Amino acid sequence: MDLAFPHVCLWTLLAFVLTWTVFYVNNRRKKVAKLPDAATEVRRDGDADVIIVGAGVGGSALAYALAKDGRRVHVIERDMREPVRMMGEFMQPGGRLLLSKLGLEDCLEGIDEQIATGLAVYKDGQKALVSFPEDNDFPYEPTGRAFYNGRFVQRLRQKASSLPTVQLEEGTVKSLIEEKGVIKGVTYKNSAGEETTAFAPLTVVCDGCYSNLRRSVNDNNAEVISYQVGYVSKNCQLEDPEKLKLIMSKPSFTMLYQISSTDVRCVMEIFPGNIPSISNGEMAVYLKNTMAPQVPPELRKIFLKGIDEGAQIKAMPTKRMEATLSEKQGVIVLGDAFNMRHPAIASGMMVVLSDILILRRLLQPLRNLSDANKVSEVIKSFYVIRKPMSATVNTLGNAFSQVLIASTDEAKEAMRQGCFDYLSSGGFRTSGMMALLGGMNPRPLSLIFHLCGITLSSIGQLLSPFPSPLGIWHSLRLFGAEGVSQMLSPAYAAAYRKSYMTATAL
Ligand SMILES: Cc1cc2nc3c(=O)[nH]c(=O)nc-3n(C[C@H](O)[C@H](O)[C@H](O)COP(=O)(O)OP(=O)(O)OC[C@H]3O[C@@H](n4cnc5c(N)ncnc54)[C@H](O)[C@@H]3O)c2cc1C
Repeated sequence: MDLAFPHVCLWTLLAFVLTWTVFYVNNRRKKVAKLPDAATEVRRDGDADVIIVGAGVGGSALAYALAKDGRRVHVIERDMREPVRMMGEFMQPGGRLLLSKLGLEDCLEGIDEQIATGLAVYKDGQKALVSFPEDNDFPYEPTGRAFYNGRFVQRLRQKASSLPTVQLEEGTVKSLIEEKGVIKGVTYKNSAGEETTAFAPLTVVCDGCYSNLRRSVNDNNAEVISYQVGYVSKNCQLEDPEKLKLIMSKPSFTMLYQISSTDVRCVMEIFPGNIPSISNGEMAVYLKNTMAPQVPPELRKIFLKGIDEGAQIKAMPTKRMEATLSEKQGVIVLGDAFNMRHPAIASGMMVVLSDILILRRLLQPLRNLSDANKVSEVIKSFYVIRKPMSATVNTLGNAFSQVLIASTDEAKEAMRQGCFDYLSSGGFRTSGMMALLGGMNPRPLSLIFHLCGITLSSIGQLLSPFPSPLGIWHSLRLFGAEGVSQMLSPAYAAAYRKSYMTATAL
């Protein structure tokens, strides 16, 4: 009797363990058997895993990254010819690091790209040379590259289409195909002019700053802030070509930089309502009579060369648009179609590359993309993780462009001078600001620190050589609506998340 009870217990326990083990092993077998089925189900029908609309900077880089992870990617681009445009001509050091993380650094080679080590900043006869800092925390060469955007885009397209799982097709996407809130694919006109369709579990809209498609996914609106007016002066070389020339002119900034060994881009900001006509020649007259005298004498000859030789003058709208998350499933919007900031800090390409890196990492654990709920979870995480980097860059773009605008207001003008003094003061101020501008340290806290530093430097301006009542009043304004709080508006400064570093780690 005494021995019977432990025996019963022991046998019951053994029976339980045996039953559970058989059940568990059986279940696992079923699951393992199911996985390849699900994977082959997506691949059987010949559809791609991802459709990408637009093979610009973002679309091509994303196609390469996803195909490297074994996805089948169908890219539809409306014009396969080399783009001729006045945007995306400078890659910050931070952007070069991201390109290398994506395995695309060679796309910036062999295109007559120009090395840029920093800026030459000019204001009212003063000049400061500032460089991207050597920084142990930045694991890449601290230099940028200037180039013809079209050459870079063609290299990205070639690199993406060199992978066997990328189908790069010429065609214009007309609309997204939607069923019960889920995007299933696109309708497009192919190169033969036929209306056709393509289907995939995930569609990425990457059709640039003039995007038509984003409106069917997001309800955010782009705001035109100003226009960038520019042209190329051919067959000339700037003095000290490794420094981009930033002139604090009126009404806003002017830039000159070497975009090939023989060509110099001249570009300046002009505001709506004050734009001379390009077609009737008023613009050329304005550039010669109003802008050229503000260009330092050592750069003026090159500035005038393009105008005198009849270079094509172009005007591009400068847009700002906040990123918003779509309610729809099976789709994600990226690049300029998703988020835009002022191009004064030349960082749009860096932001889209950072977004691609994050998205790719988050998608990697998903064996296939047909589970719309799982993909939606990834997109939500992507939206959160990208914030620190994008918010820092967007806010910096907003702040820097505000500071560069000339004004008759004493407080605003002090801010402009304060920015010049801060940038040119040397030491941690210069290196900190240049690390921010170069995308080498895209941290919100660092941004706030340096914006406060610029404000204090501006207040120093207003209160010297001795504090006057007007100077004190303007100083108080710099702490309020005119100064750091305005520069930080819209208030993005999200707490810096470790997850960003994890997502973009090598
Ligand atoms: C004036 C200006 C200067 C700038 N300078 C810089 C700079 O120096 N450095 C920097 O980093 N950023 C700069 N930017 C920002 C940068 O150019 C963009 O952030 C970047 O090009 C965005 O890449 P994207 O892939 O979203 O768009 P894009 O590179 O514009 O690509 C969009 C692609 O989609 C295609 N497309 C459009 N509609 C369709 C359709 N319906 N069907 C199929 N294909 C379609 C287009 O043909 C194009 O190839 C600048 C922006 C402006 C406005």
